[in-house]
Amino acid sequence: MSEHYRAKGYAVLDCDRAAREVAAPGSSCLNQLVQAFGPEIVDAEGRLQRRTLARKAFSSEEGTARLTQITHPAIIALLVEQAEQAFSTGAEMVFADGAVIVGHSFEAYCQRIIVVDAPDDVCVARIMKRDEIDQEAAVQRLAAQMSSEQLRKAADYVIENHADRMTLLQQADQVLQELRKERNEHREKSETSADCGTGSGAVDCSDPVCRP
Ligand SMILES: CC(C)(COP(=O)(O)OP(=O)(O)OC[C@H]1O[C@@H](n2cnc3c(N)ncnc32)[C@H](O)[C@@H]1O)[C@@H](O)C(=O)NCCC(=O)NCCS
Ligand SMILES: Nc1ncnc2c1ncn2[C@@H]1O[C@H](COP(=O)(O)OP(=O)(O)OP(=O)(O)O)[C@@H](O)[C@H]1O
Repeated sequence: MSEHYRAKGYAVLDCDRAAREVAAPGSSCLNQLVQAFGPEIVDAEGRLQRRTLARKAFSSEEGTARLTQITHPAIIALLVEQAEQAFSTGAEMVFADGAVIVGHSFEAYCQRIIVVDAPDDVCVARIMKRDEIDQEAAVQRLAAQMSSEQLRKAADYVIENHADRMTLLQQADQVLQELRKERNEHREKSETSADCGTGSGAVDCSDPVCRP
């Protein structure tokens, strides 16, 4: 879906990539991770060993919270910078693709949440194929994510991705159309209303499309 939006010319930020960038060798973020989780999370060249960190951080709630506390401020700063760059070069909307947004600080920066969902058995089969892992590992991976129910509660748009790619992309196009409609309606309203003089995310605007 991200690729589909990119191919249409939209800016789509990759949260996973941002997470990798902020934990580059020598970064302050990686230094803090080493302090919190130990020197074994980096190799001899100072590169993050993702699996080792995952094993340590995700083994307890405190560890997971510490991981988020260290990485998310830096990830958010980078994503905001990338979003500003996209807006300054004419983007009307900026998308961010990530698995850890709902329930975390970055959610407040998002004006709309799109959740792409599929039944657990379908997700497990796809994860097994994508990551070349067995069923048990795929089930575990899925269990580490926020539940479908919680995600759907937070969503402004839900895309049902149980079928083929064509069905997914048709729904993705439908959401784009609705977002554009919301955006245009907001722009028209902002031209006639004292509520929001900018139509571009003013903090005091009462319209949810401008939610800061
Ligand atoms: C710990 C890291 C290095 C493990 O990397 P690895 O490639 O092994 O796994 P991956 O990134 O695919 O994560 C696996 C699953 O763990 C869960 N997860 C990842 N980060 C977090 C987090 N901060 N809080 C809760 N769950 C998380 C997600 O459900 C994710 O799908 C990596 O997850 C990480 O840097 N996490 C912290 C930054 C973050 O929140 N990244 C997600 C941005 S979308
Ligand atoms: N409609 C579909 N038909 C067939 N395969 C699909 C469909 N949707 C997704 N997939 C496949 O399922 C796998 C998981 O999709 P993807 O990596 O986009 O999910 P994700 O939500 O970004 O994963 P994560 O939360 O782990 O980052 C990929 O291999 C993808 O190609």
